[in-house]
Amino acid sequence: MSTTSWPEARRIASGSAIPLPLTRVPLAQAHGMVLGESLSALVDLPPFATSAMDGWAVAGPGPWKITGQVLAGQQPTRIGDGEAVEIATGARVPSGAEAVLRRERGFVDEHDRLHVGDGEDTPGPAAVPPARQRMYGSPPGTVATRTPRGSELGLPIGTDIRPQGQESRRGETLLSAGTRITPAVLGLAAAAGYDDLPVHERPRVTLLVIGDELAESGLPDGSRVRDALGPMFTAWLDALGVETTVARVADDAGQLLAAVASSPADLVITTGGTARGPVDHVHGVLAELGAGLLVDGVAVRPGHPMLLAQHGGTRHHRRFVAGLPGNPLAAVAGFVTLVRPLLRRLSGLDGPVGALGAASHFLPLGDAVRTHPTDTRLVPVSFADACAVPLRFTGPAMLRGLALADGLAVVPPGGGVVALGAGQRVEVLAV
Ligand SMILES: Nc1nc2c(c(=O)[nH]1)N[C@H]1C(S)=C(S)[C@@H](COP(=O)(O)OP(=O)(O)OC[C@H]3O[C@@H](n4cnc5c(N)ncnc54)[C@H](O)[C@@H]3O)O[C@H]1N2
Ligand code: MOO
Repeated sequence: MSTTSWPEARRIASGSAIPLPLTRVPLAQAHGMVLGESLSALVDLPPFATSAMDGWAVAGPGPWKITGQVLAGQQPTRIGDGEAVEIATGARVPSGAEAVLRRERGFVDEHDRLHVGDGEDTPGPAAVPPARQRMYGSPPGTVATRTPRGSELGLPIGTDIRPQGQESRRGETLLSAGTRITPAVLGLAAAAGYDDLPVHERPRVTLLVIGDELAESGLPDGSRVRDALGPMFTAWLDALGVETTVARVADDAGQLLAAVASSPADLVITTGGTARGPVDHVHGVLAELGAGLLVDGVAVRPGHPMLLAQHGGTRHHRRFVAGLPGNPLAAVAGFVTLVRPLLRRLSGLDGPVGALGAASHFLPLGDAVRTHPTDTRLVPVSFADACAVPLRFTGPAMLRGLALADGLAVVPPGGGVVALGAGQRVEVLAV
């Protein structure tokens, strides 16, 4: 199989996956998953008119007689013209009330009567600045500009009341299918009345870290190096909302074969062993499993030995193996090129095609970058002054530059051109 261009490899990874089936999970388990159906409000938001401020709910023109108190969570009773109740932020506004006078804009006289003002200066009509009246908008169907009646000195109707349905009407679509469930989405879903959510199943990944030379803890010694990829990809996969199992595998074909064959995961990721060295077993094991190679080598630097294969599974539930090269930055190149686009599609994310891997930015380069004649380069960059500035320490075996990076700049093959100049716009992949 011949080497695949980098853009094509990214497309193949995304295009080969089918979104996982739908299920329902409680809110507490949904973080990082992806909505399988659009989310509509189960109630009006807010579900009833609430006070936006601590103060008094008032009816009719003032001064007002204070008849009681309503706190958040309580059911108020109706008030009539000339009456007021003390009210807390978020409490249900009693029927009959037309506005809320916030505490700092009113005072109660010695006869328990409520007035606009601070009790010292004569209050003016500017007590409620007109700008406030426009801040929240009105719910559909209400008349925003009734003649102000609820005032003794300019307290317009609706002041500091959050009308029922101001944010959303019941049944209104809040979020579309394919949206990632962030903490904010969980909060909105709870506010809108949900206990569980329709989601795509969470992709399951087995991460197989291959290499006899790898130590899991302690200082690297004369012949062993620390496993950098296990900790890095475990965290990264977690951030992608994936359920990950990690296993260490020796440079042994039998062990690798058993580990891949026994994995129940949607995607097995291997690190190392992709080249043609004496103990590089990934290709041999995939051949023995009868796996179909979708990508076998990509025209990208670093990371060109990366591969993607399909094995087992069914027509509706495909299973994949992504082989990432052992050199750490090359493994990251494989992750952003093959693994992330594949997982996004499996998860049910409905991103634009330009964001196959994750949200990408397009930025001008802050400095010239050398091109490769035939291969795409992925270059760690930091963002400064709205430019992507290439970093140092970005050899295939290094992570020092990447650890400072805001993204990976995609530098297309140069052909006859040896460098991309400062100011040229490039795609930058999130890292
Ligand atoms: N004759 C050739 N040799 C190599 C070629 C080539 O085209 N011809 N390609 C080179 C490139 S490019 C890469 S990348 C590597 C890919 O090698 P493998 O995927 O087989 O990886 P290993 O040989 O197992 O390891 C390479 C390197 O990476 C270190 N490594 C591996 N796993 C980890 C880990 N979890 N944490 C930290 N470091 C890791 C490993 O110790 C090696 O130093 O092949 C080149 N060779
Ligand atoms: O994939 Mo290798 O050098 O390109 O690290």
